[in-house]
Amino acid sequence: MSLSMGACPHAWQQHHLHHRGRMWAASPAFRRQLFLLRSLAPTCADGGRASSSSLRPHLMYAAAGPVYEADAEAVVRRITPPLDRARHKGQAGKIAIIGGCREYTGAPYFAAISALRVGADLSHVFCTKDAATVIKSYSPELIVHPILEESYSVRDDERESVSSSILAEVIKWMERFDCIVVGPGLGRDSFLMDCVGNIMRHARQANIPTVVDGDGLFLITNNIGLVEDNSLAILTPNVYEYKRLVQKVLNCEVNEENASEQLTALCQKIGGVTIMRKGKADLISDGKKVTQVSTFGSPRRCGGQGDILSGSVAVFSSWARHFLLSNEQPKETSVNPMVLGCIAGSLLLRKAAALAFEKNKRSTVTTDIIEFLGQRFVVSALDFHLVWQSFYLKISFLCCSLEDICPAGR
Ligand SMILES: NC(=O)C1=CN([C@@H]2O[C@H](COP(=O)(O)OP(=O)(O)OC[C@H]3O[C@@H](n4cnc5c(N)ncnc54)[C@H](O)[C@@H]3O)[C@@H](O)[C@H]2O)[C@@H](O)CC1
Ligand SMILES: Nc1ncnc2c1ncn2[C@@H]1O[C@H](COP(=O)(O)OP(=O)(O)OP(=O)(O)O)[C@@H](O)[C@H]1O
Ligand SMILES: [Mg+2]
Repeated sequence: MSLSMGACPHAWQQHHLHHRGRMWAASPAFRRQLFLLRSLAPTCADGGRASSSSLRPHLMYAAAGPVYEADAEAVVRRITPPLDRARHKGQAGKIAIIGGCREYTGAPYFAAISALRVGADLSHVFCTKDAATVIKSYSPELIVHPILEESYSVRDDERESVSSSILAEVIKWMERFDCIVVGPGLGRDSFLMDCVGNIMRHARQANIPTVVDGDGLFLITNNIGLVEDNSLAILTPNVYEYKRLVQKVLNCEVNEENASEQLTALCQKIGGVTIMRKGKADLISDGKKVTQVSTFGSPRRCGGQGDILSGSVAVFSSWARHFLLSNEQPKETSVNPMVLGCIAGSLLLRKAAALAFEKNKRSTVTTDIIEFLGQRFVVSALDFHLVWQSFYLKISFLCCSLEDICPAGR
């Protein structure tokens, strides 16, 4: 999926899309879709009253401030692009994971393969040399770049040149990506952190949306300038990562009684970023709205589920961005594609985890959940209806066939 018009080699196609987009933007159907999307994420300023909608059935004040349950299934349906035969490779998304070191090879793999399983066309991993062969051996689907270095493999006098060549190598690829995910399995080596900081600065200059997770959050917590005022940044902290972020940025402890206000304050203090605070319910905010996804997933808390989430959020936020950009939403709209991406990713992971748990119970591991990522729509009410219909037709057909072969009475 090419988000920047200028970067696309098929100008005629872009023109056509642009034209179609304008017609679509003017259509009542699009306006209705936009209204529905907007109504999924009410602003805190008006407490959501101005845009109340039947799509937001659960309003809660439990966390001192309005938190709305997102209609996440509706978000997934609207932002997911159709499987169009006219599309070519790359248009459904090109994602890169910056992570993977000696200790952690699972996390970048989980994030990268999840991006593919959700529906992206290409998934890259930029990792250390030690991790690359291992990650490649997990899956031939991934494009693995063994370019990062840790302190132990770089002499002091080489640091500067190695750092520049790492950046140059990533820059060669950067413009192609619709979103990068920084942090799954990255480790906390100081030289590596410096290099990844440079990569993040470049991604920002190039307007590439960036999901920051795992050790990427450790990096930005100590260098908040890396994401400050970046509306294309999404932070996905778990309970400990959130605690560290609150302590560093707000200079206080996590306050559960005031959860939504504290999350809003954190987003505002960092400036324009979107934060998804993971937990029993995932709380999502961009400093203006607080939405939650609390669909029940699984009681298993095996490591790696956050990695599935970061890869999925990268794809969904790219799709949401593309949906809103190509449909030329009016300037005054308050829909934030980064928030929509978080809502969709959270629902997907939770539904897949629920299905995996149903099958594997306590032995459920992250790989089991990934297997179910493609089956998410089966569980939605609409598709359940379709599945039931086709099941009913198949049963009827089978009964007829059996009767032909074995007529009653023989
Ligand atoms: N298979 C893999 O390769 C995996 C690698 N992972 C990577 O591992 C790296 C570290 O992430 P983690 O989430 O494990 O981070 P941490 O190493 O900070 O946390 C590990 C665990 O230690 C405990 N802990 C951490 N801080 C604590 C505190 N302040 N008080 C009490 N207990 C505390 C918690 O149980 C936590 O889940 C990241 O790069 C991450 O992406 C994880 O994603 C899990 C899967
Ligand atoms: N107590 C809980 N109940 C239900 N779901 C939860 C709970 N805690 C976390 N989750 C869900 O699990 C997913 C991963 O969150 P988690 O806190 O495990 O991330 P993480 O620690 O970063 O994972 P990883 O091991 O991949 O680093 C999120 O979608 C989150 O909503
Ligand atoms: Mg994590």
